[in-house]
Amino acid sequence: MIELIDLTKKFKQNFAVKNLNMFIEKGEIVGLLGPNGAGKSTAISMLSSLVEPTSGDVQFENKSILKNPSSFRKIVGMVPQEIALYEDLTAEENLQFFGRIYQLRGKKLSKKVDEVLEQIGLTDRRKDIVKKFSGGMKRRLNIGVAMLHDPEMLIMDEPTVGIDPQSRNYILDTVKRLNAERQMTVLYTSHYMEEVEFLCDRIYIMDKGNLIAAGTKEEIKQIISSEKTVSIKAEILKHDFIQALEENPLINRVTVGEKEVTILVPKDANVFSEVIKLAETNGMELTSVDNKTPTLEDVFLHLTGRALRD
Ligand SMILES: Nc1ncnc2c1ncn2[C@@H]1O[C@H](COP(=O)(O)OP(=O)(O)OP(=O)(O)O)[C@@H](O)[C@H]1O
Repeated sequence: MIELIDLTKKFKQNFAVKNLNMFIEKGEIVGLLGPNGAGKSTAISMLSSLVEPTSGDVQFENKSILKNPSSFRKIVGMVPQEIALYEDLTAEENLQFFGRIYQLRGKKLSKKVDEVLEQIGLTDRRKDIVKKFSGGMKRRLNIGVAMLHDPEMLIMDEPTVGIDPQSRNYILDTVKRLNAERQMTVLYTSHYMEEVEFLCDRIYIMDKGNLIAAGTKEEIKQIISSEKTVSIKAEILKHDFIQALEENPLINRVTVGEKEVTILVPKDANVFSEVIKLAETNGMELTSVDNKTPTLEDVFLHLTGRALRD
């Protein structure tokens, strides 16, 4: 088991991470969710001994790894946010190059390269130079590099940022498959709550350096069990209608989208007739009014008053 104990990083006067406590059990997919600047990258950089903590500890099997990270490094594959590949080499050559850094040679190296190419779905593109790859293919190869030394655990720093939906799904499915077939432990950081919701057994939510929620999906959603989310849809949302919602004492929070307003209300409040009345008063035609199952986004909104992706 890996444990982060009161892990803290201060840059001058600012806490990038403050008293972070987390644990990751073998075989789990754990999500670290938070908006840009929450402290996710700093946290995982401390976990993988790339950044020295200001205070606190990281323990692997109950032993601190801060002073002697080598045993932990052997079992961990780090997938950085930035693509770290040689653009002028082919996919295969990149894997061969990084494999040699891990002391792989000869038949062992070519077998591993074949296996990794298969796992990331790039076997048929192995001879193509990386410069010609799409963003999603580069990200997949980046993941492949982290898997060359057969790690037991992958630490992935926002691995789907800026790629097409198809590649994104491929990466998510690959993570699920590695976990199911090889019991790979995964720490997955993201600011996309749908990804974390889809992938993870347990979730930690960070904001501004602080841990603001932790638990299973169900436990985290319990945080807002006293409230429910109602989605109101209309082709045209009138400003006066939104203002009336915001001023309504029954409604705790109003979030405005393009053709949808989401409101948080006490669980037992019956707001349907109220919403329809407000729409009529403001001359607005509604497409639908529905109760929604709360998402992690709703939890984040409830805890911070802000959307996860501003
Ligand atoms: N080397 C550094 N020097 C000074 N401040 C830093 C440094 N690295 C990070 N920070 C600050 O620490 C805070 C947390 O940054 P961090 O990159 O860990 O967040 P994040 O959640 O990973 O967000 P992102 O997705 O944007 O990388 C930010 O306010 C950032 O500006």
